[in-house]
Amino acid sequence: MRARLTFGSALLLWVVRPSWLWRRELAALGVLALVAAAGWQGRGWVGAVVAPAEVAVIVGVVPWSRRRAAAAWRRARLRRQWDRSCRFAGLTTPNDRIPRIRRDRRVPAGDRLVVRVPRGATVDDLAGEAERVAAVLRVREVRVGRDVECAPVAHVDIVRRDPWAGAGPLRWPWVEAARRSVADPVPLCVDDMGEPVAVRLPGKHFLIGGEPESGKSAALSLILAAAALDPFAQIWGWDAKIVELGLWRPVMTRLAGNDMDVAIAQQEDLIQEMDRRYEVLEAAGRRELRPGEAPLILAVTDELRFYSANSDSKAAKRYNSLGEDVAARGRAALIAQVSATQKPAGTVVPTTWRDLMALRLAMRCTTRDASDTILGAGMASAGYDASEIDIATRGVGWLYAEGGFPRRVRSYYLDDNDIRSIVARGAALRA
Ligand SMILES: Nc1ncnc2c1ncn2[C@@H]1O[C@H](COP(=O)(O)OP(=O)(O)OP(=O)(O)O)[C@@H](O)[C@H]1O
Repeated sequence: MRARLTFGSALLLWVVRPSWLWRRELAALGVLALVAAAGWQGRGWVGAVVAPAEVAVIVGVVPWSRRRAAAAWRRARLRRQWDRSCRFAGLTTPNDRIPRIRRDRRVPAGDRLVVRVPRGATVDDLAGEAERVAAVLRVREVRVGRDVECAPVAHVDIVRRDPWAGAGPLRWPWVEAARRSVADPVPLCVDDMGEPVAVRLPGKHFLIGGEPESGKSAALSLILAAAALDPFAQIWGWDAKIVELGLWRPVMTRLAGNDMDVAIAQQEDLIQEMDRRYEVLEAAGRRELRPGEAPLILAVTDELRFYSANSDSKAAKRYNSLGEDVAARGRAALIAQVSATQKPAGTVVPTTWRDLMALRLAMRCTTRDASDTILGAGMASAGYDASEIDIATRGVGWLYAEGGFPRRVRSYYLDDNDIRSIVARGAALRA
């Protein structure tokens, strides 16, 4: 049975709503009509045809106006498509409101929107219909996340294409840099909307976990490379396999291998340095060091399990209590811990220590529990599950930065030649 249209609803459906959705195009036509009228007054019919054509050509030829016109047209089209898909998905409220786009941004994989749901609706309603909206929009996926601060606001990703498809390793933006500062955000990866993601190291500790060959060392090497290019940064390393950090040796301040006594002694030295910095702060009546006031110390551990779950349980316990102390007090003393582990179980990374790591990158894991050990309990059930990452896609993981929600990312990649070249530049900066 078809609902009968009243005059008012027909007016709304066939005139008011389409006019509103096409208002920019109608306004542009109105301007052209005015130009045509002016041309007609001056030159008759010839002017009426030529004047608007001249305006259209000028807008199309001048890069600034062409870009603005194209962006306005694209934005208007996106809003029309969104309007249609929300209505088809049944997201209209009884007073004819739909979730409205407040902001939109074009990103390599599609569009990122900030949407406000109308009174009487919830972000959950929109999330529940995301599949239907995606089908009407004819896109790969529509993802909806609720804003942390404001209940009626949703962050919507319209995924039109896979930004990593067919792409080889992603080139690190700082690969050719002569010098950088680790106080600046370090480019680490590209998210699944194709947007670059950078991490801020001072005041943060970073845990990277995942099964063998998932890409942990590759991600770690980006942090090391940033520190190498900063002559003011110190790199203290713990490398149970010795070879993983071997290439970085020329730019490292300290390096411990697979001897537990040496590893523990180096942690103790780090704590001494940390205490010394706190004494300086106390004497100055300050609470924390700012970047540039002292060298940032990057305490990097490749294969944390060897130390934290060592067969010598007494030594492992000592190592863990020192490591946790550095994590707990290092922030204000400009010490950033970055640790990678193959087996991210609770027995390997004590949760009290893990909880002090504000940045976590879960690369492919064998189980949901392993993924939750890195990202935090309940993350896998909320959809952030590193055990579901395709085994063939190296360097992909969930990046969780405290205060936000995990983002699926692919890290940049440095091959051995890139690393050698960066290390040579870093060593020259330190000479
Ligand atoms: N971001 C990336 N882009 C492209 N390829 C990558 C990326 N990360 C890792 N790989 C590929 O995966 C391989 C394994 O990476 P990596 O050595 O970093 O893994 P891992 O997790 O540290 O392994 P293990 O635990 O055995 O040391 C690399 O040799 C490289 O070929």
